[in-house]
Amino acid sequence: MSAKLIKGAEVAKQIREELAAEVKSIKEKYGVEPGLVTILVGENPASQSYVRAKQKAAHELGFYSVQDNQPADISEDNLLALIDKYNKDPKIDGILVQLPLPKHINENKVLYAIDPGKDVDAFHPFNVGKLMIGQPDYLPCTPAGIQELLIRSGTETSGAEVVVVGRSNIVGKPIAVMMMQKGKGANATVTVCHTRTKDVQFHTKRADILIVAAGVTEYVKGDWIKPGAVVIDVGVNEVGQTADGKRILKGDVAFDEAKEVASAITPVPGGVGPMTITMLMKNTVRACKVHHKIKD
Ligand SMILES: Nc1nc(=O)c2c([nH]1)NC[C@@H]1CN(c3ccc(C(=O)N[C@@H](CCC(=O)O)C(=O)O)cc3)C=[N+]21
Ligand SMILES: [Mg+2]
Repeated sequence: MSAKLIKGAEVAKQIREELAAEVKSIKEKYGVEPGLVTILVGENPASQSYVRAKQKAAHELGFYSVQDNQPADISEDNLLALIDKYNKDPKIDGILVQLPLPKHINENKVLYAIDPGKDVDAFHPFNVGKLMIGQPDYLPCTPAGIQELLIRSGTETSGAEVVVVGRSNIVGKPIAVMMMQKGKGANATVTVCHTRTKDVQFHTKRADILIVAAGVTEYVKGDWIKPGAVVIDVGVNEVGQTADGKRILKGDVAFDEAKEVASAITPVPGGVGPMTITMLMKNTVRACKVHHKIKD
């Protein structure tokens, strides 16, 4: 058996086409465009490459977009002042501060400083809290991308056993909350595994839907997966570079084994990653509509 590929890159392209049409019509009717600033501190090559991809997507959709690069030694106060500037800038609807930040900067302080209405990552405690009670204004991008892939691939989530491997604030915790809520692409029974889980395989083998955000290359093996399960691989591990300097990526799931057991699986690259960026664009369009009181 060989699993169906859930091609995030293709779904992402389709959603971006829908968004581009929406942006065009907002421009024509209201004379405004979604504005996104991505703030990058320092010169981490992986971060530079992600931010470049976000800027490219924003350009293609017709956004007003700003790339703000700051030196690695920027003071916390100056970074907070910069965020305040964008909080007050009426052309900016969404603010993204690329993580991780240098050690001398308190990440929480920075995330708390972003106006929750411009928090298109949905990392501010206000938005995290609203997600928890099932009243989100913005969904966090990677979990939103995962849920969209489950919906668009026709995966039944209602009553499904969902097992999440990983408990980060960016992926594991929010996707667990989203899958247990009432509503479309949700209503699941959720188990969360992490580094202290006694028997991870016991849990993964029970999963109808297995979501892996462990941060460990090829952590989940084929025989950890229930035959017919749907596997969502959130890992983006750089394992080397090609001769021309391109990153070689592997997921958190041993793909070649897993595809023989699962009924459907996301590839890495070309799975969850492109969806993450697309959901960021979707949140920014939504922010623009809220800021300009535009109804759907
Ligand atoms: N404030 C903030 N928000 C984020 O959303 C955020 C962040 N910080 N820091 C880092 C992580 C990571 N992340 C990814 C986005 C896209 C791909 C992606 O598009 N991956 C492509 C491959 C990209 C490549 O070739 O390098 C793929 O999987 O096909 C991956 C990872 C967003 N993050
Ligand atoms: Mg605007």
